[in-house]
Amino acid sequence: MNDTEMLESGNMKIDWVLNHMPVLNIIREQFAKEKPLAGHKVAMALHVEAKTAALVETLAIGGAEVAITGCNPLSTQDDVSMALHNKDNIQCFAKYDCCNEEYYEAIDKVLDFKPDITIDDGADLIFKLHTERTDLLPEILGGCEETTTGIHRLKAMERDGALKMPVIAVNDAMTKFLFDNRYGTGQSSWDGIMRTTNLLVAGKNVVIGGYGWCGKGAAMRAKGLGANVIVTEIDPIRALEARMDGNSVMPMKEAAKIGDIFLTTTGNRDILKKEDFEVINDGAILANAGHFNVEINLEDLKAMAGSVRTVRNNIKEYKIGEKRVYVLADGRLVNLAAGDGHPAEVMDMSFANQALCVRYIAENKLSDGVHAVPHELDIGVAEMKLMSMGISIDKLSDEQEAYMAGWETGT
Ligand SMILES: NC(=O)c1ccc[n+]([C@@H]2O[C@H](COP(=O)([O-])OP(=O)(O)OC[C@H]3O[C@@H](n4cnc5c(N)ncnc54)[C@H](O)[C@@H]3O)[C@@H](O)[C@H]2O)c1
Ligand SMILES: N[C@@H](CCSC[C@H]1O[C@@H](n2cnc3c(=O)[nH]cnc32)[C@H](O)[C@@H]1O)C(=O)O
Repeated sequence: MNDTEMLESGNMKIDWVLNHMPVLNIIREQFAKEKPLAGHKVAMALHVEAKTAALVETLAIGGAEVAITGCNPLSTQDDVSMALHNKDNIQCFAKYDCCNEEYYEAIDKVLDFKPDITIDDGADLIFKLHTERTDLLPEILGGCEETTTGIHRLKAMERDGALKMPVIAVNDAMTKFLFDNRYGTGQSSWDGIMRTTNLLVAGKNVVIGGYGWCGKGAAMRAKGLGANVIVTEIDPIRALEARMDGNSVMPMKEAAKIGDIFLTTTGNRDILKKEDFEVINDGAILANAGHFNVEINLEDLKAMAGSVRTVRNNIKEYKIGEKRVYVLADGRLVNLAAGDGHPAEVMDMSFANQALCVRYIAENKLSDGVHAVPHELDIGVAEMKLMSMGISIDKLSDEQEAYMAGWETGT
């Protein structure tokens, strides 16, 4: 595509998702009227695709200047990146399939614009601010973190006294993780796997590593596709939950012997490693929907493989003897590197939280450390979502309020 076609394609994708993000549209109208972000500069590292573009536009409509880059070398959609870069008060430095050096150069460019608010997905911006760019910290009012592992890392920084700015844990909003991590990943990871492989899921042994919110969603949707689902875990409670939800549960070294499709969703590393590859079946498909490309140990796989070759877009074949093992999207997030990410209706709530938390940071002085999303903001997102779906619910009567608050009434 030439530049004109790229611009057109990017803007078409943004228009499409905006038609399916009613809560963000309500916020856009509020932001257009009130301009709550006037005078603020927001630096972002998120997956640059259409739903993220809708969030970026919302912040700019609110009066902010915005600079954005990607948060994963393989999740940027270049047409959307170009469309964003051509909008007023927005700069976009994201590029698909960028090398590590280009990735971190773009992070630096976003920080060169001297932000006072940041939005991260995996905390790459915040880590750079606390390592090579500490000179920028005095101007920072606060930041937002989109995902579970990003928050784990920020809480570790806070524990070690290393976090020198306020950060709002957007992932931990109920209207984020209960829907994005569970239903979003549940649908988008299988979207990525199916469009990449064009293979059947029904009747296959699907092994899900991790039964957290992402794993629950991925297992639920695998079952819906007719798979026989096996879960691996390290947490006895989550393992019990997986079993009671009707899944088989076993250690990975057992599951590796029977799995056809493997999907890791842990945020940890080495979920699939050498001893698993030794017993894995010929033709096994490996994909990751957790975090960085360390959940599948590609170093082990490369060391064991006699040959590695691309056999289809986003599919690499590792040949171990006569056995072929297929890795999707180089072990990066399969729903974003080999798909379009979560459905728009789900990112509507995640990014409504982001936009409202950026406003909250602009309007409130927060102490350094990790902060929860204000409860009333979280509930407000849920109420707007229900309204947009034409769903109304009951309210407690005075008597019920009193009963729930009291202790005197016995059996
Ligand atoms: N692909 C996406 O779009 C997407 C969306 C949301 C979150 N995430 C990422 O996915 C990861 C999981 O997110 P979550 O919200 O489900 O987190 P979570 O903490 O709810 O779940 C993670 C689960 O993995 C389990 N686990 C950890 N190490 C394990 C191991 N070695 N073997 C088996 N299980 C193990 C934990 O016990 C836990 O139950 C995080 O890295 C998060 O950032 C990805
Ligand atoms: N940057 C890291 C961590 C990303 S975790 C995945 C996060 O991406 C978010 N996400 C999932 N789908 C989309 C999407 O379509 N657009 C933007 N973000 C998304 C989701 O909220 C989740 O918390 C990495 O790439 O490995």
